[in-house]
Amino acid sequence: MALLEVKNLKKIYSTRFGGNQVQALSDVNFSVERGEYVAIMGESGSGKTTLLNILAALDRPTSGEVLLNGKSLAVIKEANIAEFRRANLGFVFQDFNLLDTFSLEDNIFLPLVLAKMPYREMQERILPIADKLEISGLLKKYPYEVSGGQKQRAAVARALITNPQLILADEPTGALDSKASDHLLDLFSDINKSGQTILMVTHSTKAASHASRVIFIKDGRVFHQIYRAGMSNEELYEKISNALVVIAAGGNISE
Ligand SMILES: Nc1ncnc2c1ncn2[C@@H]1O[C@H](COP(=O)(O)OP(=O)(O)OP(=O)(O)O)[C@@H](O)[C@H]1O
Repeated sequence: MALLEVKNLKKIYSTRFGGNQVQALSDVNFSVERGEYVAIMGESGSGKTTLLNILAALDRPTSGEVLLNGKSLAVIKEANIAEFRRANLGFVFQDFNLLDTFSLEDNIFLPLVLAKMPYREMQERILPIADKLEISGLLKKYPYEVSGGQKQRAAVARALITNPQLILADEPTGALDSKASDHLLDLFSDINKSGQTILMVTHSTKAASHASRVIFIKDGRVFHQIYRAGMSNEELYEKISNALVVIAAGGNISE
């Protein structure tokens, strides 16, 4: 069974008084196996954020369903959704979403505090993660005292500390300079190699070239997919660039 199954997903936004309707997702189908690293690409307005919000159980589809480990998100009661998210998903956002008045350590502990984990266990969990993400010496600092790259690595630590089934990343390198982006992408690759499943929405060809599969969304549908299949990052980069040119020109891609 795939870790994530997205079936016939459709999302129509309607204005409050039933005026204009926008069909953001028309019929999206794909699945993600455990251990995969999937990048989702698409032009502005193609439905990526809508899709991510539905996968994160932040929004509900108009029709179709999302299954995580075979369990439909639709059956989760509203009152249990925050707990479901905390127990199963890790989030990494473009703008880090760290709390300014909390140290990096307290930011990273936050999901565990909400899950009422004993302090000693939280301490045991943070050590190897902070070490891997090279922020061990920064844990007592506040977000305003560290760089963007360090903030994002703290955000990744916060996502990993709950041992999530799936990491959902929304343009994680969008606010980073190229050196910090490269560092973060290398870390994502390492984390994925150690077994973590990652689904990342990105505009960046460089970021997507680190994934094991790239899914292209166009007009609310899966338009094309590229599997790494042994390609180097450079070869995958080239293939993604070519696909983006064809998609922007409105053409079809045939293998
Ligand atoms: N809350 C909303 N109400 C009405 N229409 C919406 C809403 N959110 C998104 N849309 C519309 O749905 C379509 C898909 O938007 P979405 O934000 O998912 O695209 P995107 O691929 O994430 O774009 P970007 O790359 O610019 O973030 C767009 O036409 C957008 O205008």
